[in-house]
Amino acid sequence: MHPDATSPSHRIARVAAHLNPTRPQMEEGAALRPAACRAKGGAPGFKVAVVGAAGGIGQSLSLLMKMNPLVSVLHLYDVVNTPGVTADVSHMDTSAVVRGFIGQQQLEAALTGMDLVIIPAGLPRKPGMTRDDLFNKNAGIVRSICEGVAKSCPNAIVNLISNPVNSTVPIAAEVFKRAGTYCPKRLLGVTTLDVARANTFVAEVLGVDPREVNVPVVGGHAGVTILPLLSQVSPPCSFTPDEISYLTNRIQNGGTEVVEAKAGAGSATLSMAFAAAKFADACLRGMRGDAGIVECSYVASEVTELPFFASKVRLGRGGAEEILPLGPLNDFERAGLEKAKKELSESIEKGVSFMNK
Ligand SMILES: NC(=O)c1ccc[n+]([C@@H]2O[C@H](COP(=O)([O-])OP(=O)(O)OC[C@H]3O[C@@H](n4cnc5c(N)ncnc54)[C@H](O)[C@@H]3O)[C@@H](O)[C@H]2O)c1
Ligand SMILES: O=C(O)C[C@H](O)C(=O)O
Repeated sequence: MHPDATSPSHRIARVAAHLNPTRPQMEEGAALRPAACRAKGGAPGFKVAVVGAAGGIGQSLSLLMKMNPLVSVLHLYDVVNTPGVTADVSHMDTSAVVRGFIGQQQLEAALTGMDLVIIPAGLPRKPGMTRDDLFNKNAGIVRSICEGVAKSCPNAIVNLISNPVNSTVPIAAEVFKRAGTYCPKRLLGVTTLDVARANTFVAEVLGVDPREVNVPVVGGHAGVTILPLLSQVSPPCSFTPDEISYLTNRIQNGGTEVVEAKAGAGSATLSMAFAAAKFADACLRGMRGDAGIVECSYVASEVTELPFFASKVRLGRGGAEEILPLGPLNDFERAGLEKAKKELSESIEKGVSFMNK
C-alpha cells in the first residue's frame, strides 16, 4: 500500500474522484467505485448485475437489491443515465458495493465476475399493444446482452424479465448454445409477478392476508399462456365457477390492467421490481445452499412437450435444479393448458427463428 494510502488527504482525493461525474474512469470502462474509499470487498455475498438499471423496473430493483444482505457487489448497467442512479443508490448505508456502467463498451466490465445477472432491459408496452408487439425491439437487445453474459460471466445465473418473456428466454438459450455456454438450469424467465398478482387477487376474494396465499401459475407470461392453478392454491380452498372465471381473467390480464391505468406511461414497474427482487432473493438463497426454495419460473422443461414452460422449480446452487411436475389439473385447467401451449409454441418458435435468420 502507498505510505499515504490511509492519510486523510489520500482518502479525500479518492472520494473526490468518485464525485466528479466526468472523471476518466467512466470513459475508460472502469466504472463508478464509490465504495473504493475503504476496503469493503471482504463482505461475504454474491455479485449481482442489473442490466437496464436506469429504467422503470431497473431503478426500484437496484434499490431493492442494494437492500439485500446476500449481495456484496451490485453492478448497475444501462445504455443511459446510470451515473445518476448509481450515485443515488450508492448512498444507501447497506453493505453492497455499488458500481455503475454505461454504454455497450462497458458491458463487459459490468458483467465480469457476476454470479447473478438480472435483465429488465427493453421497451415496455403502451395501451393497445401485446407483449409480442415488443419483439422487434427487445429481441435484439436481449441477444446483445446475452452475448455479453456468454463472454464475460458464462457461469452466471440469468433472471430474464424483458418481454416478450415467452420468446426472449428461447432467444437467450440460442445465444448461449451458440457460444457453447448454455446450461438450462441457469436461464430463468421471471414470471413471479403473475404469482404475486394471483396471490393478491385470490387473497382479496378469500379475505385473507396475501402473504398466507400461494398460487402456482404455470405456462408462460402473456395472456392465455398465464395459467393460474386455482385448484392447487395453498392453503387449500375452493372457489365458485364465477370466482374462477373472474380470478383467471384478472390474473391473465393483470399486466394490461396496469398498462391501461398508466395510459401510455409504461407498464408495471414497482410491482415488477418487487417481484424480481423476491425471485432474485430466492435464487441467491438457493445458490447459498438453502434447502426447499421453490418458485415458479419459465425455464427449459420437459413438463410438457414444449421446450420451455413455466412451472414450479426447485432452486439450488446451480439454478433451477429440479422442475416440478404440474400436479393434478381439473377440466378447466386442462382446457386452459391446451390454449396456453398453442400460443406458447408459436412464441418459442418465433424466438428460435429470430436467432436462425
Ligand atoms: N417479466 C415480467 O413480468 C415483466 C413485468 C414488467 C415489465 N416487463 C418488461 O421489462 C422491460 C423493461 O420495462 P421497464 O418498464 O423498466 O422499461 P423502461 O423503458 O422504463 O426501462 C428499460 C431500460 O432498459 C434500458 N435499455 C435499453 N436497451 C438496453 C441495452 N441494450 N442494454 C441495457 N439497457 C438497455 C433503457 O435505457 C431503459 O433504461 C420491458 O420489456 C417490459 O415489458 C416484464
Ligand atoms: O404487461 C406488460 O407489458 C408488462 C408485464 O409483462 C406485466 O405483466 O406487467
